[in-house]
Amino acid sequence: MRTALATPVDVSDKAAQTARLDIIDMIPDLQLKLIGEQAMIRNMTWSPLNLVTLQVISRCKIAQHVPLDTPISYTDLSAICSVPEHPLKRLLRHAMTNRLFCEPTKNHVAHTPASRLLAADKKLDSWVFFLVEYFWPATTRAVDAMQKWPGSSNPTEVGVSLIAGEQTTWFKEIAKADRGIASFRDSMAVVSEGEGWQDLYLVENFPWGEIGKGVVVDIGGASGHTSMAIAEAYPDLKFVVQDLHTEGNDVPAHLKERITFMDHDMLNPQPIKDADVYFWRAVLHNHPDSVVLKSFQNLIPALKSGAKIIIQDFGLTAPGEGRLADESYERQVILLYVLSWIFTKDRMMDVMMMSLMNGKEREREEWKALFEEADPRYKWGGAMRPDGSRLWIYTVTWEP
Ligand SMILES: C[S@@+](CC[C@H](N)C(=O)[O-])C[C@H]1O[C@@H](n2cnc3c(N)ncnc32)[C@H](O)[C@@H]1O
Repeated sequence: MRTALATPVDVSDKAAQTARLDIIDMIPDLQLKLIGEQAMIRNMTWSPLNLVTLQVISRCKIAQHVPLDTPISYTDLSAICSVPEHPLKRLLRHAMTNRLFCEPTKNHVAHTPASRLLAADKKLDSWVFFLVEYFWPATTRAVDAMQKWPGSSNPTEVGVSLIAGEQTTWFKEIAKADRGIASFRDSMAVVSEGEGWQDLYLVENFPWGEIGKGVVVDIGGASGHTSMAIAEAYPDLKFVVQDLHTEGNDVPAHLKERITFMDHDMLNPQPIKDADVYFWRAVLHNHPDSVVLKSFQNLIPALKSGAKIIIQDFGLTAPGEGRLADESYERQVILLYVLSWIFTKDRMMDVMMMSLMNGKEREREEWKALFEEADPRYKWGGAMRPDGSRLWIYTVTWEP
């Protein structure tokens, strides 16, 4: 078994990749079979303890303080990280059960590949920071918020506001984070580097070449990584990357002429008129229907006939339609972690969106219905999910 695990899987081999995904899908069933229902539920309730250890590792920069190639004693590490030795030892020994750090000789800590990644990858470090310091506390108040504001789709009626003690939004709170908005952008980039999220799915699955010398507007584009990927492949296109806060963004020198940034709230009218394409990538699932509708309507005065609107986002897998592992991933991003883990996995994203901002993952038909409701001149062009992609690509044409 360990030999098999040590053998890399060639993900370009379709049969090997299918087998890999099927095994991932079956692991929860295997676990359940071996430990039983009661232990499975207890394990779920203990899962926040993983975040306790990740939080101390993140906050005290423990991964960065363990030397990359040699072990360090708990005594020395305690002095460098300012964590008392005894709790440090207990916390790290728990982290080791998750394969973060190891103890090659008694009372000495060394890196594993996973902890070394935390030390070396600044973006992953930012991701862990936002998840343990902002996301996790907000989710602990998510059900309280649902009970206080039943059925709300107001982005301020969420656990984030209960924690802040005032009506606020997730995006306002993270903009104030002590590591700054650039760090949030870094953490978002980690998602885009993840399996099934890569920019290439959008680069390769829209006829960008047919636009010629056109303009593309990337709404909620964060660091602009998607525009940069398309720009590399299509040298005739120019891009405007819009987001709530774009200060501090940078692009490689050879793309500077073609990619510009602009602060823009999509709840205001779109200032870039007559672009060829406007796209939202993994933005609208953060928002309730009322905000999505307003964003579609705010685009209309800027649209020229034939303009394309692209949404790259989830399309919820119906229960039983696909692998439970994929569905679980989508569904966790709304609210009921526990049930979502049991029944589904697309559902992860759905629960996350619900918890943080009353956003939601949508079924394919719901995206179409939102365009129809926004304005009948939006003509639905269909939905496709590239092989291997977690996100669907929805295309609409403006036909006044
Ligand atoms: C999940 S991130 C996705 C970022 C990027 N498109 C990507 O694929 O990595 C959502 C982005 O939407 C931005 N955003 C949220 N509300 C917005 C609004 N009202 N107007 C413009 N951008 C917004 C956020 O600041 C954030 O950068």
